Amino acid sequence: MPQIVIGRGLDKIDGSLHKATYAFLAKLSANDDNKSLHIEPINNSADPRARTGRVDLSNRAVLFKVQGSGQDASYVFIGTYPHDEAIKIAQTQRMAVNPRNGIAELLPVENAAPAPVYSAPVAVSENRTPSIEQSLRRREFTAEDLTELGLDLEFATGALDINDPDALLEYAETAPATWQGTALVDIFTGTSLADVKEKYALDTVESDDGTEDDKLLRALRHPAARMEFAFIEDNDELREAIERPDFAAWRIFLHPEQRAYAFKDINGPFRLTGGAGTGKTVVLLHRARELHRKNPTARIVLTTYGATLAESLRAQFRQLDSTVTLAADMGKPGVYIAGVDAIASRVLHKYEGQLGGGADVNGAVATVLGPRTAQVFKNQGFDAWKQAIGAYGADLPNELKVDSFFEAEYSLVVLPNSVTTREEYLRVKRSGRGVSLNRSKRNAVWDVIAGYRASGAASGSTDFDEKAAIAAAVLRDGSSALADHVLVDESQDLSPSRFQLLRALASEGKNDLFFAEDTHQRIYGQRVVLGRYGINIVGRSRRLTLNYRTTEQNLHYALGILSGAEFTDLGDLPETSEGYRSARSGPKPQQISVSNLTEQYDVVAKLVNSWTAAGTDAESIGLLVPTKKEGQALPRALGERETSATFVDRNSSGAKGTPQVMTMHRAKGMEFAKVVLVGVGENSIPRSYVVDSLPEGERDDALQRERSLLYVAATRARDNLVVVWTGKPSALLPEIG
Ligand SMILES: Nc1ncnc2c1ncn2[C@@H]1O[C@H](COP(=O)(O)OP(=O)(O)OP(=O)(O)O)[C@@H](O)[C@H]1O
Repeated sequence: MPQIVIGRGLDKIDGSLHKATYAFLAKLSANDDNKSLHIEPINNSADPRARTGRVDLSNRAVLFKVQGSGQDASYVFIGTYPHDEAIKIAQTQRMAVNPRNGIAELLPVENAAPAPVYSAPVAVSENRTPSIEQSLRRREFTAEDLTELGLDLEFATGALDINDPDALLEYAETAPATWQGTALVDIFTGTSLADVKEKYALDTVESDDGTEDDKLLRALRHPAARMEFAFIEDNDELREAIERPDFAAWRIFLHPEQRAYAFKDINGPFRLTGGAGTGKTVVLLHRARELHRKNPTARIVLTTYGATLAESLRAQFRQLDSTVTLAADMGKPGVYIAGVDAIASRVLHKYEGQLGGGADVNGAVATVLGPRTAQVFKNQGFDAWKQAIGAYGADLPNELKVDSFFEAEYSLVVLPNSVTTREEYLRVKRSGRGVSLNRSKRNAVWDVIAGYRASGAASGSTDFDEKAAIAAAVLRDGSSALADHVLVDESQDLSPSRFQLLRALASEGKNDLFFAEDTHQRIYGQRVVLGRYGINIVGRSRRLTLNYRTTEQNLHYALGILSGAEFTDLGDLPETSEGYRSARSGPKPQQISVSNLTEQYDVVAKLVNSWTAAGTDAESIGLLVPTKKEGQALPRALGERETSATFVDRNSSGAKGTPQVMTMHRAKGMEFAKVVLVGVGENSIPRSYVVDSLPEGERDDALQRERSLLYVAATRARDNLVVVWTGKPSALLPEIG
């Protein structure tokens, strides 16, 4: 059967032609001899492969027919146009194989002029100082540097003197091929030529075998070509691609780096980092599908922090491929999607009879918590630490009488080291803890921990971290793992016990653990170093840097929030935001200072109304606030201004057709066309009541989480970002230049 390859002109097809275009291509993929398609070659076309076909009475599809040896033809579809325009386009475009790197490109005919004479490949100089304030020529790049990679000579030459980043982005959009545009942005924003070569697989040596069409077919499969040419597998995929072009992009056009991490085999645990919006989740989704395709009997777990994010992963996975049946349970073949805490609960229920506890001093419960009842399913109350401090904390110094100090100590030191006695606690290494404790303080801290555990045992309950630790222990005790591949999103927010659970879930080996994380987005829990908990990722860690979500302007602003702070990743190495870039340009973020709440609500109502009046879908507007209280107040205040909005939280998913109000925490992993950060004044964020209540040694980390929270919130916007505050602005906000 003929193969359909979709090019990138999809979003230019008039919506009224979607159905007819789909019908045409579906027919073509069934049988290209079908006379009703009226496939015709074009007189005077620059490329003899050019064809048009009849979509309806007045519109034609533009195609390139590529006839590989010994197989059915492939058709590269590049759009549907009114009859005359279609003919003109078919006459003036050609498919070509880039002579430098073997990437398939669709070029305008002007470029059919003799190919530029390339200099012999030269060694790439690494010691240029990238300063994105300067043009490439000022940074001593030459056209040859760029053509040596395979960029078109004219395009490369035109780029050399641009020094304004916005102008460069605009220019990059005129690139003869998608990969050339993004590679130019990479170089302009400081990526070395050698790294660009690697990212786009530009060093691939092409074999010269076969006909010109055979070579073109291979070139269409080059990872960089697949940023704009997608091989369509079935009619469902075809329909989605044609009828929902924007929505389909992440599913069919992957960046070569995304493709590499989604598809390659990896020996052992791997960590993919990358700024907000660089497509980490997209990679995980593709990787899960690919692992399933390679081996339908494989047991694949796709997980993340929290139930809401897991629900969204499930929905996105269905969008990617509705034909994959999700596994009904862990341990069964297929893709199982759930939050980490749900996984812990599931493991505990599955192995209920083997948890030990009671008289069994060797069981998982006793290993983690010491001798106690095996009842573990109920959840500890939210104020359990407060109560334990009140009841057993008489000897504690005041600065340690804080529940979040205990949560951290318990999560980072006590549980992952299976500390069950005072003696063990007095000896245990407290690596990475901000507060140092002498012997008498350790004794006082242990009094509280023992009291906390006693109250859990009395009520038959555990907290979520304890559940994860017990689940990890029971899996380690058992003989077989429950999964072959475990893929984890938002890893930066997981605690050591949860990492231990995930380690124990997967059998060690090829493609066992894959963590996606962004240290800059850690808003829960503590800094974790994976190596301390049995997960060795040394040498298996890579970073994505191209932001697909937002504009360069919003990204620049969001990165300003991070500037000046130092971050450390899960491998205990400094995390940088260097090289993060977007290939899209848009309006500058707006900062609005008002003097009181009434004015703040007026401003937000006005913004929302102006956007919806201009045609923005109300649901794609996100109004993000620092606290739940402010989130509940905002829809009421907007209602008084005849503007509807709904507050979304764990208990309510929000009404359809209105802007979504939510806390910045809740907004993690989400995105909106337009975002207003509401109430970002100096007294609102950082939330001083959170930071100041902590012992001195833990405040820096808490402040870091507040900074990250603001970064998470600011990176939710696709197009417009507005920040509003009353009084003075938050000290974490950057200046707008
Ligand atoms: N190859 C692609 N083509 C088009 N769109 C893409 C591509 N990859 C990612 N996107 C889009 O970019 C946005 C961000 O992707 P994704 O959510 O995977 O990023 P992320 O790195 O997980 O972000 P965050 O850390 O903020 O949650 C989404 O709208 C996604 O559809």
